[in-house]
Amino acid sequence: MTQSLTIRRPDDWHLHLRDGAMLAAVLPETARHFGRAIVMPNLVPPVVTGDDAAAYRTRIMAALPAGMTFEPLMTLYMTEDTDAEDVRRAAASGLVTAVKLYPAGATTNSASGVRDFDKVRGVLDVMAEIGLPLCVHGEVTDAEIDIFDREAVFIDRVLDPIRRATPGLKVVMEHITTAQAAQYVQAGDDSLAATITVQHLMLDRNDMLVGGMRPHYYCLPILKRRDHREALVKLATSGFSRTFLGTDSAPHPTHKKEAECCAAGAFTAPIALSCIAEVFEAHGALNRFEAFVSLNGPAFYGLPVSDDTLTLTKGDPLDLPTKITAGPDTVTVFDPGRPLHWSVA
Ligand SMILES: NC(=O)N[C@@H](CC(=O)O)C(=O)O
Ligand SMILES: [Zn+2]
Ligand SMILES: [Zn+2]
Repeated sequence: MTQSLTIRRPDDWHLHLRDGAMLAAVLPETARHFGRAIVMPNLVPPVVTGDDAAAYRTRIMAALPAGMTFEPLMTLYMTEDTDAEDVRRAAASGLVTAVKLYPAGATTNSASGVRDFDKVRGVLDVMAEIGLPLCVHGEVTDAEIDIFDREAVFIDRVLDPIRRATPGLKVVMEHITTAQAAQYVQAGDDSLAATITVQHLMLDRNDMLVGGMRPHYYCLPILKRRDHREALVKLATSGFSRTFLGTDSAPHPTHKKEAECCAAGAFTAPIALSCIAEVFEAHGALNRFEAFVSLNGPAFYGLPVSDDTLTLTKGDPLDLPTKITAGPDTVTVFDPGRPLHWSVA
């Protein structure tokens, strides 16, 4: 008997679409399944101003194949020079849904990010006033802090002080990877939420490092120990309402992943929902799958739930896509290393 699951159409609350030929290649992979996505602004150069976001939005809509529906939720990349009034205007017009904070140097294309958090005080105050969420890449960049500790240290040294200094500021802890982050979001009030990726729910650092290094599993924040993954799975499948799917699908050309210095990011968009359904089923939580992928995100962002539905069916192990073509390059699709049984009908 085929099992099937019909849910409201999901959204992706953390997505990299890039630009140009890469945008054209990866956008349909998301739009096929997801109704909306929070689109990350870490292009080169970054999407900093309202005008930048409007132009990027136009390029995204132009790249959307005819017959597909998709709504990009635009974000601004916060720099130390971000103009609070520009943010206010871009939010008031409905153009932007969030502002993204990258500590300078923390991840792919973050060189223009923030070094001195005092310099963005005024912008944070305006965001708290108008209810515009701050999406945070939560890792410190200090060379003396071990890469496996950077998220936990960020919560204590940066995130918690920012939240205390800016009451009411809505914050999304993006792509959380640790038990400390899971604990912190649960202890928070209604102004705090967290996204979780596919790879951090399915893999730990052993999957990346034992028996040889697997560059397609290298992303930031880096995969942690198994007990951290278990804490994330527990949080996601528990029905806790302030956590939701943000795939962080982050395409890089295959040659930049399979390289001496591998780029950070995993391209999960084509199989993200199959992966999440597998995780939820394994933990007896298929009845909470819809909340995680379709309901909790809109509730936090104050947006309507989708009117459309999507059906997944369970069957024999899927033939997984391996690569897609993007201009002169290929992008390698994330392989979770275990069979997947749920496919989007
Ligand atoms: N997650 C990643 O490893 N990479 C992302 C950036 C990010 O989300 O930190 C990218 O843009 O490639
Ligand atoms: Zn990030
Ligand atoms: Zn990301």
